[in-house]
Amino acid sequence: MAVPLAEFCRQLPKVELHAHLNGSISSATMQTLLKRYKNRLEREGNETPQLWETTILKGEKRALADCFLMFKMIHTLVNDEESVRIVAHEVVREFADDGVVYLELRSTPRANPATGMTKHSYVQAILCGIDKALSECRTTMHVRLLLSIDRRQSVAEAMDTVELALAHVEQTPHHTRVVGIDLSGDPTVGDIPALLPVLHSAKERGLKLSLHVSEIPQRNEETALLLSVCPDRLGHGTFIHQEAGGSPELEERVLAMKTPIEVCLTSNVKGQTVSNYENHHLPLWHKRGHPIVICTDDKGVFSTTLSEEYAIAGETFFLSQEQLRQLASHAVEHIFEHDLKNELLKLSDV
Ligand SMILES: CNc1ncnc2c1ncn2[C@@H]1O[C@H](COP(=O)(O)O)[C@@H](O)[C@H]1O
Ligand SMILES: [Zn+2]
Repeated sequence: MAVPLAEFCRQLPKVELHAHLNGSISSATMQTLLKRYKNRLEREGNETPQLWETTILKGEKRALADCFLMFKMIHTLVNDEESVRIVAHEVVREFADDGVVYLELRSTPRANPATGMTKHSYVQAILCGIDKALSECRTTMHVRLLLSIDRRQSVAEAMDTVELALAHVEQTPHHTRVVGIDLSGDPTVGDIPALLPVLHSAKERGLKLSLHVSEIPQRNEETALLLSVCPDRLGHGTFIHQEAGGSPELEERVLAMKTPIEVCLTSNVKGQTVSNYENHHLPLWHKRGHPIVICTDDKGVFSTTLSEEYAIAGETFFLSQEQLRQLASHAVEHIFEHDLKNELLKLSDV
């Protein structure tokens, strides 16, 4: 007898390639942080966030702009090394529990002079949380990290992030966890032409690039500029395909480049850039044989799991369990840690 879809998706060995650390905090961890930091937040004159201010519950939606207010709120709570460590530990543990065998987390290095946290110690705290989670993990799991550039940052800040990533690679040449750079943040702001040289430089110096593109409509020109950097993967790409409001030129260019698209179904529906699951751009690309990778984006903010995202894709687009298994297996081709591909392909072939 066939295994029920939800259970099949949970058991499937999965690869998660698009997960923002502070967007991935579960309600349970959020409760822990709220309890732990309530006193400190009040002392610092910050209001204590309520759970509903950091999570969009099942069945609810918000405007994309509201999601960015939620991140701001979450950042007031995760603002010292200890909280960063807790969050990284819990997030990795939860992905492992969900059957994720390879996880690429991404996060924007943040300093907070009030707590003594520097961008460097922020990254170290993440790495420490990851190590702790992996040492407790009962199954084999691999975790890598991308450092995120927020679109609203200056060229100097963005360059600092690239240097931070490269310094890490230099210090740990044989077991580096930092493998690339992500460009993310509120898609309505930021000076992309100014940031292009920074992205070029990251790529030239050996870092992989995943760039959020066309998350909102009418960004064709900006997306064309970002494609000129030859990114290794694209985040969302919601409005690239001509049938989704992009343009034939852009669509053909992405198809020709074969750049994988990280698709985040629930994120797009809850953030209301896509009206419902049925209207999502996933099948437009899938049908043309273009590589897509199912991801969560922010499993905490959007109350989802990677298994649920696979199940939603299966139900919405009538994909068989075999097709879902193939999607999970093909995702391995697009990980940024080349040396693990064979090992992971064996896992997903069972
Ligand atoms: C919903 N769609 C999205 N579009 C663009 N950027 C997003 C995002 N979701 C998350 N982020 C980016 O990730 C940060 C939170 O994690 P970290 O503090 O970096 O770990 C947000 O502040 C934003 O810059
Ligand atoms: Zn994202």
